[in-house]
Amino acid sequence: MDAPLLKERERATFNVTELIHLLNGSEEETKRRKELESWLYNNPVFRQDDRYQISREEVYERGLQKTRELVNLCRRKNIKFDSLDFARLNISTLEELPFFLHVIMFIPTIRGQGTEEQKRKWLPLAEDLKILGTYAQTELGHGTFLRGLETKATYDVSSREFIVNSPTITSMKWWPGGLGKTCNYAVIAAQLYTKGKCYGIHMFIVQLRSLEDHKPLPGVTIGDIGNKYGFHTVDNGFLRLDNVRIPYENMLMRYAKACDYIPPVNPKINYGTMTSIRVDLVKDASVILAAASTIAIRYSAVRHQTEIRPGEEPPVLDYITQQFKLFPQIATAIAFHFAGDYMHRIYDKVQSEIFDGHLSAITELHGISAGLKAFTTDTSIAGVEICRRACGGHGYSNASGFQRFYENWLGSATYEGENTVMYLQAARYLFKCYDNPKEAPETMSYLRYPQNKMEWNVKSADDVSNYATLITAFEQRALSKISSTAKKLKNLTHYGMNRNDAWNAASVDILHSIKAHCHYFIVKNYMQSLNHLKMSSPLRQVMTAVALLYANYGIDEHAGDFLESGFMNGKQINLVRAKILQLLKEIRVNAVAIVDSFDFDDRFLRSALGAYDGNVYNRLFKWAKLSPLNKTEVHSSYKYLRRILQSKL
Ligand SMILES: CCCCCCCC(=O)SCCNC(=O)CCNC(=O)[C@H](O)C(C)(C)COP(=O)(O)OP(=O)(O)OC[C@H]1O[C@@H](n2cnc3c(N)ncnc32)[C@H](O)[C@@H]1OP(=O)(O)O
Ligand SMILES: Cc1cc2nc3c(=O)[nH]c(=O)nc-3n(C[C@H](O)[C@H](O)[C@H](O)COP(=O)(O)OP(=O)(O)OC[C@H]3O[C@@H](n4cnc5c(N)ncnc54)[C@H](O)[C@@H]3O)c2cc1C
Repeated sequence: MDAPLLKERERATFNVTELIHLLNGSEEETKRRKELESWLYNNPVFRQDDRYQISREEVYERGLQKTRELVNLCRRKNIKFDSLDFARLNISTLEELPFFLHVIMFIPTIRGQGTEEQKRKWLPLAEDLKILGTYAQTELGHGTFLRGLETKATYDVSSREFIVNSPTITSMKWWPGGLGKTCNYAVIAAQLYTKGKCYGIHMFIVQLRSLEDHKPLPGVTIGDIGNKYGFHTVDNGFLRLDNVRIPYENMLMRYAKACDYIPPVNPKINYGTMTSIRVDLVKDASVILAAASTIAIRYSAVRHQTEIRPGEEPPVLDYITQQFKLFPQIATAIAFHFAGDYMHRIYDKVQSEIFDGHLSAITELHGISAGLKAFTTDTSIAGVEICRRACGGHGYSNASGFQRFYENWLGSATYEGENTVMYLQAARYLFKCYDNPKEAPETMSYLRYPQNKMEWNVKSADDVSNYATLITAFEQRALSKISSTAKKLKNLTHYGMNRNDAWNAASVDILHSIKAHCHYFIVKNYMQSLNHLKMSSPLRQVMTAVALLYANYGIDEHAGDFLESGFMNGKQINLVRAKILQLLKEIRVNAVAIVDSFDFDDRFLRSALGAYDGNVYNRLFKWAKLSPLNKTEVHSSYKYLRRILQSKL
């Protein structure tokens, strides 16, 4: 163990194990998570750290090997794909494996949108991996605008079949995970045509490859879309269907019937699978940012550089600027942890209502999940980059472990709903509630009370240590944005602009409004969660400091909004800044212990900078020696070098 980390841990003022159990939910949850991880990490297939020295094909092949090991583990331990244990294993691999779409979207779509009969037929095949499916919705020409998708499923009454067809190049399915080489089935989103009329997007189960030899079936053109920023283990694919016929029974009909068309009570129920992933992404944002913070904080405690006082080379974590970069990332990771818990609670509640046939809450769930998915993924993507940059040159090395998180996580701003679009969808719901405050759900209850111009009664740095005054500050900031934008929308329509054009004209203000609302929700939920949790007073003191940092840092980051709202003045902003510096100092002594409480296994982090023992330099050197270029003292390409060296200029 590197001495500096040992000293850091000895100085901690709280019990790390207590925080580990609190973040896991309980001691039993911690034990179960660690047991699952041990099964995974004791398997050499999951321990490869030559990730960046092999080709894309080898990476994909490794992905299938990991899939095989994961599936065998689940079978041995009787872990079901829809279980919490599988979700834990999913997070612990932190690799997007080629079959993940089968588990997170193909099976849930059948479960959520299939009739009882269809579920009886397809779920056992899918859960036993007799078939492997993906979720093929996005097309070359459309990913966001689902009503614009071009794939057609035309009902042929005479044969009681659907003819599924990609009429144009832009209608080719493009991006679905596992589509290129892995899956032999897909749920296909297609426009349903019956008796010459189009009834919009419905889901159809289509076989793509033979179950005997995995060859594409007649009428199916399929393949991998090529290299991407990340997701290298996943064969995101393309698919063109040339009038492929499927049985009538292959349209998922829990909510709609094709023959003599019966529409779903709410057509957006077909979008339900996407909502479930958006809900998961909020907690994933917390995990990714917590992992990146762990690497950056441990490294910053070990890395000594330059001098504060002559003759003393301190750990870079002693620089206030380093604390100002990193401690808010820890706070954000914990804030998103509680937001993720909230999202799962709401989601489970709405799912049980849906299964009882009540669909009314799906609009609210969409409004909240779309906003938080965008807010937490945007913020955590930026946060990972702040952590990476805070590690200097070694942060730029693949040995740091950052790239593995970053390259996949970058996609979260786009997949499952491009973030701007998701913000605007959430805003649509927010402004509807603003116009009809009585219908506003609990998360928007502050819209029910007209904005009364309040003055923030904050006179000293201590006053910005009060949860209630901080929550009010974020509430007033959001209200100020929302009400001024609502006024703008009203004026635009008053002077003759139609609602859609007015919405587009005001969309930048609308974006600011929904972001302010999300920020308010995160702060409020964070503080209320801490108030409801039992913990020792030493731990509460630490958690309070971190929560206060999250809120005060947010005010400082968006000071203009708080001033513009008229709720705060310049002097109070300076009090907030003084509070931040005080909190950085208070948190410094526990920084390493707090990230230890995220409890990441070294084999998860795969980081020479963030390993628990802090033995950075030996790990970096050991990793560098793995480089293929170092297989020989003189590289075979020396023949070119020799010519360069001998050539006359
Ligand atoms: C770990 C992860 C690995 C990576 C996996 C990645 C997998 C994928 O990316 S799968 C593909 C994801 N694709 C998307 O998310 C597509 C995003 N686009 C959409 O969802 C839709 O086109 C959307 C919502 C933007 C617009 O839908 P559209 O049908 O045009 O609706 P629109 O006309 O705007 O009306 C919106 C209404 O529908 C409602 N609505 C929209 N979506 C939903 C939903 N999911 N649930 C409930 N209601 C919804 C809105 O609340 C609104 O209701 P109201 O009319 O009462 O205000
Ligand atoms: C890693 C990865 C995995 C994926 N996996 C799958 C999968 O398994 N299955 C699947 O079906 N799809 C998948 N996708 C596709 C993904 O869901 C789409 O890329 C996503 O929905 C965005 O749609 P788009 O690509 O058409 O972007 P576009 O919507 O074309 O976005 C382009 C720009 O236009 C802007 N824009 C678009 N509409 C509006 C609007 N109404 N208002 C304001 N601005 C707008 C956007 O903000 C963005 O800046 C995956 C994508 C990635 C990156």
